[in-house]
Amino acid sequence: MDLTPFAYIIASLIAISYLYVKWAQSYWRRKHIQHLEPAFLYGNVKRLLKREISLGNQFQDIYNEVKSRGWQFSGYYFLTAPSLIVVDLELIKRVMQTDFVHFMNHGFFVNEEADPLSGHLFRLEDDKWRNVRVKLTPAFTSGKLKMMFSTMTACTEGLAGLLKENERLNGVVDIKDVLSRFTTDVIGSVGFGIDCNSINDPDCDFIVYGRKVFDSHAIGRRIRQTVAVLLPMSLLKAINFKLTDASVEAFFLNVVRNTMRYREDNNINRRDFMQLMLQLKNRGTIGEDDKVLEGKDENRDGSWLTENQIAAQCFVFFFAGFETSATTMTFALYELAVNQDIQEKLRREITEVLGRHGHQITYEAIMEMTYLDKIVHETLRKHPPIADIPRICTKDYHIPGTNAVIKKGTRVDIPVQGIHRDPDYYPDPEKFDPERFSDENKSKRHQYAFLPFGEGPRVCIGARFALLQAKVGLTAIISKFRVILNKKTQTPLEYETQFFVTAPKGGLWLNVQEI
Ligand code: HEM
Repeated sequence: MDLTPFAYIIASLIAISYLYVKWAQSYWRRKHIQHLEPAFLYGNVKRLLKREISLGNQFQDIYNEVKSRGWQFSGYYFLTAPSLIVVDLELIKRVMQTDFVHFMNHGFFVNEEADPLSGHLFRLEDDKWRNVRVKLTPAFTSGKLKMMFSTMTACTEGLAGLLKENERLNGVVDIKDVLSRFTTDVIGSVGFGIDCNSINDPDCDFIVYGRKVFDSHAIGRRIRQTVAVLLPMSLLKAINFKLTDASVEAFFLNVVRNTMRYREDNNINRRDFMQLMLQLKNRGTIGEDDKVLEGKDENRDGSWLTENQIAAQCFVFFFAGFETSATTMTFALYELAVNQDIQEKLRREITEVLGRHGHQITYEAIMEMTYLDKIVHETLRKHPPIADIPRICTKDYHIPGTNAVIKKGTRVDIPVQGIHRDPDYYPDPEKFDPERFSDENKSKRHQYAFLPFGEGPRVCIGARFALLQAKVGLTAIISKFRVILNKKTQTPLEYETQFFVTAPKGGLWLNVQEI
């Protein structure tokens, strides 16, 4: 058989692909915009794509490179996609706050019809996002958090019980695993009104489906995610593409529908998120703090959220909340284990404050713990769970003071970890020093030098909830246990290379001793 025609076709395809990549990766040069030279095909994220370093470390490297050239921003390539990284804090402020209308969206796949759980706040865009954001914001006031506080603290009993049992058995614990179960219980009870009991049952449904959402090893999930990144949104919509795993979708839709139905049929009112979501479904608006248990119809703007839309919001509270918060507490305990003096100082504060509050973890007691507050903030500085925040340029943008115009559709990155580890803002950045967050030191820094929750209209809606949850969990542990680093923990600490949320490589192993 003569193979020559096939050889020609294959050689032509290779040549066309090569030329396409070269052409795509010359975008910034053609636009005369400063940029980093890309590696063929991989662009500037080769080590990330080859899974050699974490997302945060990859963008920290790019940040350092751009800053060392004295640039405020730079073009770079994510594979062949021209993207922009911003390093100047004033320009970051413009992107996130002042000129937000040009950078409103996160740029992730969303298709409410074909994939109902994708229609949540983090993925929604433009007016749809604005409408849902306005409706959900009242669910996160400090009054509402206070209302849910006792449900949250109830979950610490299981946490302390598990650590006690663990000490009796061998004293070594993978703290990330334990804390993921704790945050699952919190979000299960506060969000869905369901007692997951994952602290005692690590194979409960919420843990199983929670793992599925984050499992970066699952081949199906990896293929779906790659397709969602590579294909244009219009094409994905045309083919009714679904990002969410079918079993995850069925589980969350059923949990939300059944819980709502049960509460409505039995006239049950509880002080939790689900109650607020029911108000959105039935009244189109969330009541004032003192009226959350009322069910009367008082639609203000003529729009209600559907059951599917509510399920999607419950889903994002679950997956945006449980991993990021567990990670924060995990890294805080790591730092406390390697800095025993800081741990002792914190324990003294907790003992003293709880002593004034009848030895109960109350909302007011947590608010009085100023050293704990500094520790949580310093943890979020050194180990930001979301190490890079992506935004999409939604309207052509002329960068002030330059000739550069950023075209609609361009990905724009805010390199949070790079900023948080920049010695210009945080001298000796590897050092864990809670005093960086004293009022005096905070006032000396640019507001945008600390971005664990993002900023501006799209700032993390659950930030207050997350801080409260982390403080409650740490108080419950440090008041009763001393934590010491176990030799099973890989040191120096490295980050997992496969996760979107920053996580310690190989787990974080601690010896936990009851005091
Ligand atoms: C330490 C824990 C957490 C961290 C570090 C974190 C971080 C972030 C970041 C960086 C963003 C993007 C902000 C931006 O684009 O400017 C975000 C958005 C979001 N977070 Fe969090 N988050 C945490 C906990 C939570 C919790 C507990 C919830 C829910 C109960 C939550 C729900 C959300 C939602 C719904 C969004 C999308 C907001 C929007 O697009 O309007 N997060 N979060």
